[in-house]
Amino acid sequence: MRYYPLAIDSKDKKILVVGGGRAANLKLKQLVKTLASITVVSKQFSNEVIELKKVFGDKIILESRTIDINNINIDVNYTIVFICTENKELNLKIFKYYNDNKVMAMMTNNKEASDFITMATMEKENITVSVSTGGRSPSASKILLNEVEKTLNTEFIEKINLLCEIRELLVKEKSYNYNKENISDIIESLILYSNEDLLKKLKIMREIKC
Ligand SMILES: C[C@@]1(CC(=O)O)c2cc3[nH]c(cc4nc(cc5[nH]c(cc(n2)[C@H]1CCC(=O)O)[C@@](C)(CC(=O)O)[C@@H]5CCC(=O)O)C(CC(=O)O)=C4CCC(=O)O)c(CCC(=O)O)c3CC(=O)O
Ligand SMILES: NC(=O)C1=CN([C@@H]2O[C@H](COP(=O)(O)OP(=O)(O)OC[C@H]3O[C@@H](n4cnc5c(N)ncnc54)[C@H](O)[C@@H]3O)[C@@H](O)[C@H]2O)C=CC1
Repeated sequence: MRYYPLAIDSKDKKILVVGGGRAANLKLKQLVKTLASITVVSKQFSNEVIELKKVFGDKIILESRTIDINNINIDVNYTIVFICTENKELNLKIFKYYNDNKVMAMMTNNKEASDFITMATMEKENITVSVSTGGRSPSASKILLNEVEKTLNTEFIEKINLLCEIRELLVKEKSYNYNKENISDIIESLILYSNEDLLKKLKIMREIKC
């Protein structure tokens, strides 16, 4: 597995996108769903990016400027950076600049030299599903994600969320002798229960605090 999936906590994070065209818009459409504040530095911004700024207001800062390939000079205070200009040479210069400053970055036109790639992702009621083809076909990832999404009906999502709540109670309760094998056995044994029964169980657990 060349690409190791992680879930970055976006709370209180600053993320930079360089470039304001099609690739930048694709990344921004996912980034606006996070808790991070996002800065976009670009010579020009597409209508889609301007529209996102209108909808998301202060969450997105648009910084209009042309980056000089010989003097990158952008703030380094970001957790991750998406480099999305069409200029491969400029992208590499910006990438090296951030790597020299110990910031992880990716270039939308150079997966081979990037620190990470992104995955096709959906979130439905706190459940996140991400799919990757290891960089081989983003469109195939989208198709596979759509197929997975079809299996995630409301009832199943509700069941998963109920199991999350039950686990939270089990872990929190001090009198319960926490043991990870126990917890997974309990959760696995509950998967066949109806949502109605799980809800009843949860109510009883809350009443007697497990
Ligand atoms: C390697 C990777 C690096 C990265 O960007 O992270 C990458 C690279 C490239 N994408 C290109 C094109 C397109 N990318 C999309 C869409 C998405 N691209 C995403 C991820 C990734 N794209 C990573 C691998 C993912 C994996 O492993 O499967 C998604 C899944 C996630 C996201 O962006 O958030 C997002 C789905 C959005 C959604 O769900 O809606 C579409 C479709 C569209 O526009 O709708 C097209 C046009 C159709 C096509 O080419 O398939 C090109 C050629 C550009 C050119 O020259 O034209 C490159 C460059 C190259 O291949 O080297
Ligand atoms: N990874 C992905 O999902 C995708 C990757 N791509 C790739 O990403 C690259 C960019 O593609 P597009 O977004 O379609 O191009 P684009 O031409 O729509 O956007 C490029 C952006 O970079 C900005 N820019 C260029 N030079 C600049 C500089 N010196 N300083 C500041 N801003 C500058 C432009 O103003 C423009 O906003 C291409 O190489 C393309 O193949 C494209 C679409 C999806």
